[in-house]
Amino acid sequence: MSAHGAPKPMTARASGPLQGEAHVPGDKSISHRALIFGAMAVGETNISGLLEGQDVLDTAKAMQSFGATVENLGDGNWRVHGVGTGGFAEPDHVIDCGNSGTGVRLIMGAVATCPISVTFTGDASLNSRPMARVTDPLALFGTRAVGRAGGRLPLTLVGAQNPVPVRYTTPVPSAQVKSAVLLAGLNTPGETVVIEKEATRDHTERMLAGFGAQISTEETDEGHVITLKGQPELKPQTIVVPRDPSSAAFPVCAALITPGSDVLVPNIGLNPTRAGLFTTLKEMGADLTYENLREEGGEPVADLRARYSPAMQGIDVPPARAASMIDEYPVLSVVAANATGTTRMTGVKELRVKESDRIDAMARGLRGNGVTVRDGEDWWEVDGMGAGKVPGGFTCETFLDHRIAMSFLCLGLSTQAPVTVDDAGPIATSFPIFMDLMRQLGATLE
Ligand SMILES: O=C(O)C1=C[C@@H](OP(=O)(O)O)[C@@H](O)[C@H](O)C1
Ligand SMILES: C=C(OP(=O)(O)O)C(=O)O
Repeated sequence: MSAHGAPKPMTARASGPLQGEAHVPGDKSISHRALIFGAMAVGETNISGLLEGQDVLDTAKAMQSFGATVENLGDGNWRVHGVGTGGFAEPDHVIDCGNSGTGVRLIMGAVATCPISVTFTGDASLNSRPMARVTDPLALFGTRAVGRAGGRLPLTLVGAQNPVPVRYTTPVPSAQVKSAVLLAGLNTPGETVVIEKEATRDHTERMLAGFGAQISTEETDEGHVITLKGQPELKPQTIVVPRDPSSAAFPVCAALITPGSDVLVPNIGLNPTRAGLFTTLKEMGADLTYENLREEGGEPVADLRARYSPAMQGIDVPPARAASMIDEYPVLSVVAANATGTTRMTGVKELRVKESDRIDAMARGLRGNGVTVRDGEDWWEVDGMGAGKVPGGFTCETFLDHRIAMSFLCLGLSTQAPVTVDDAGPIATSFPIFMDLMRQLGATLE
């Protein structure tokens, strides 16, 4: 079933070259944070370029349920009137975070040290994802959680009345876990410390500093040590959300595998904690350039130019790069199928607990379309068939996962026979204009 009504099958077939500019929407990670931190500040935060995908809309609705005022001013401009750290009111209904792991995990952190009880749920995908990775560290603050077996949603959190600060080493590389602990630390006296062995996306740290929190990151023998001083008064901000590199990945990769293509994807944030895919594609020999490289709001930004690249080579993607491209492995595997030689991806166990088991979902669909894929618990490899040589002709299951749906629709633009996905509905969670944008570039999606 689609997250939003009946399943919407969709077919991609080989089309002419992709050409023109692809203006992708705002960054999903930053959009969630802008709404949540805005709700935790005292006063009015203005946001432009907000991603209006379902995941983010569900977070906006949740913030209203806790007493913040959230207004859609049109054209991606939003205003949030926050209630202050610890000022969340107890909602009289269940908080439904839809398909969004980021939404539910960050919001759990934000309410964990408020003296309220909140019940969370989501769709079938979200309700099957692990939540103990968040509720375990929240328990150290004094928060209680009762969920289904394995800590699954639906789950009720009882916020800590007298939270105590926490020092926590994350057992998995996860910005959602790190952020949940930091948000719980905001309403806790004293210093909360999160240690991560591998750096994950640092939007929470950057944005909390912007809101006036005292937060610092040190590199030590233990790893990245992030220290947050509790109980700041967060000051409302004006936030310009950069465009999402994880969405840019789709028109970029589609252009690399579609004959004759030349696509410009303007204004993409290249924060090093997010840009691993583009490094990987360049190592494979992709004709991908950064034009007009500049700094905006303290972050590197560039216009990405991707041209058809028929001579890409498979590579070993280093495990240390995994966190910086974790959401991009599905579409990388599509490029890998069109390269020569094998692409090996290791250290990627986290892919098994996303909206779907992404290794399994991609392996099934790629195999169905004639590609050889081998996989194990935390690795997979794809044997490239060379540019335009993938047979295609298969209907891929998308398992309520937007990135699986978009990846297979990109694959179908260069296969010998069309590729169908059983449900394109979930694409609306992160990239609601995907179909229109790809068609404007010249893609045949029907
Ligand atoms: O913090 C975030 O905004 C996100 C973190 C990542 O998840 P994990 O923290 O589970 O790795 C990523 O997959 C997700 O799309 C967004
Ligand atoms: C993993 C993703 O999102 P989330 O964890 O927020 O559901 C994603 O967008 O690829």
